[in-house]
Amino acid sequence: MNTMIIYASRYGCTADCAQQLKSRLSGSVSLTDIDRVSKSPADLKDFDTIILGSSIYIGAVSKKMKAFCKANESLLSSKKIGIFLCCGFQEQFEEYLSSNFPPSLRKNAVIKCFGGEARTEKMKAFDKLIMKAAMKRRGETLKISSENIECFSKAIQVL
Ligand SMILES: Cc1cc2nc3c(=O)[nH]c(=O)nc-3n(C[C@H](O)[C@H](O)[C@H](O)COP(=O)(O)O)c2cc1C
Repeated sequence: MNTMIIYASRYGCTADCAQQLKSRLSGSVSLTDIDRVSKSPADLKDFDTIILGSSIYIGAVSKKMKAFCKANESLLSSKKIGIFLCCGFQEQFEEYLSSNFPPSLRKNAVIKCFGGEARTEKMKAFDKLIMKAAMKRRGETLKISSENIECFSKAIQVL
């Protein structure tokens, strides 16, 4: 299996999940920040499996991730696809998926929510304010689900 994991992360939670996922996958696995991903779809041709991971901010994945999916939709649809999200409100996971990824990518993909983390010590003031208010309302801390990462890694390897 020749896999590329492309992730979008603001404060490092999704990046850490991508790293954890990489360590659970066999074969050759490349890990790329969406900010550094090649604009050329030619580079994607070398991979049989492509995994897209992003955190959610105000209901949306990173703009770059959305643009990347749009620009490469037909090529990506011809690959084995995995999609994972890091977010705080997992009950809205299905909604986040359908509003951020086209049906052609979701159709045969392995899809999971990996949970999330509130890394407030790293956040810009505005983000910290929103996060703290949301966490207060929610009344419980966010955490990454190693179980879901494990489950995803098994499913993607038999896709
Ligand atoms: C300003 C802000 C807005 C957020 N908006 C959402 C949201 O709409 N839905 C959600 O489920 N989580 C939301 N989150 C939680 C993040 O998705 C979560 O903390 C995630 O783990 C961040 O991952 P990252 O560090 O890789 O960016 C928000 C967090 C912040 C700070």
